[in-house]
Amino acid sequence: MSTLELLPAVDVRDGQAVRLVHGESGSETSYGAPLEAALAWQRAGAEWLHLVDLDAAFGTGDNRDLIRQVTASMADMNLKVELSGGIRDDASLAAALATGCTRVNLGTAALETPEWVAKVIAEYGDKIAVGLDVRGTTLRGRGWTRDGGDLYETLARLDSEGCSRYVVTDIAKDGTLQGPNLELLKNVCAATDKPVVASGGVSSLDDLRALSELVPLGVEGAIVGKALYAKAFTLEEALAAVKP
Ligand SMILES: O=C(O)c1ccccc1N[C@@H]1O[C@H](COP(=O)(O)O)[C@@H](O)[C@H]1O
Repeated sequence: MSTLELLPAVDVRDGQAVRLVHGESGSETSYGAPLEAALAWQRAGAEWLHLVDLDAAFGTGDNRDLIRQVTASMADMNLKVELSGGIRDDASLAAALATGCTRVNLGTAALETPEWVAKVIAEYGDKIAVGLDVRGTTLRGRGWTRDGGDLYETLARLDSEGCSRYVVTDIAKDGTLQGPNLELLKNVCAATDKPVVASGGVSSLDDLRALSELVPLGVEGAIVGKALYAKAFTLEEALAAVKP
């Protein structure tokens, strides 16, 4: 069986690594310099980093220079970066890809500019993942503040356009340490043949073991945020827990 990939998260707001609760602006807990956080995950054995420019996602500015610096440092150490937040047009996509990230994760654009997303999927293939950020089965965009349509209709559309991968976040779970939404992940895996990266709610090594059991269904990886920052377990322990 394949090993569940683990993607420690570094979400950047106002120059700091932060964690939010339910993705709500203003709920930040700060964890210091993003580069230090990324280096800590790299030293602990991470192969991936999920790096988010939250200001760009919320439309409150951006952390582009810092994000570029973190991505370049990680790429130098052969650590793969999935880059998210505010990638919504040709210019922001070109800037994101130029950082040396392994792939980008599009959120709002998949809901608001589907023609552009179909075009870049066709052009860039598996450099593009789509983030399906949901409350129930309703997608949310613009910093998770606006409804953006039905999860399964959008998934079918993106599948038909050749989208290579989905990052599925249950907003109700994100930042809460309440455990991942395994039912949602199973339902999404049943609706697509493409790999799924799970996001939201991981709180324990048992949660990671439960996600590992979904690997045969199509769950390829899991983003881990709050649990690592809150020291519920170490990344070394997490990597050991998901080994088949
Ligand atoms: O990760 C978060 O906590 C988060 C909270 C609120 C909004 C977005 C968040 N993260 C990620 O941002 C991108 C979406 O950005 P955009 O809509 O493309 O600008 C997506 O990966 C979200 O999961």
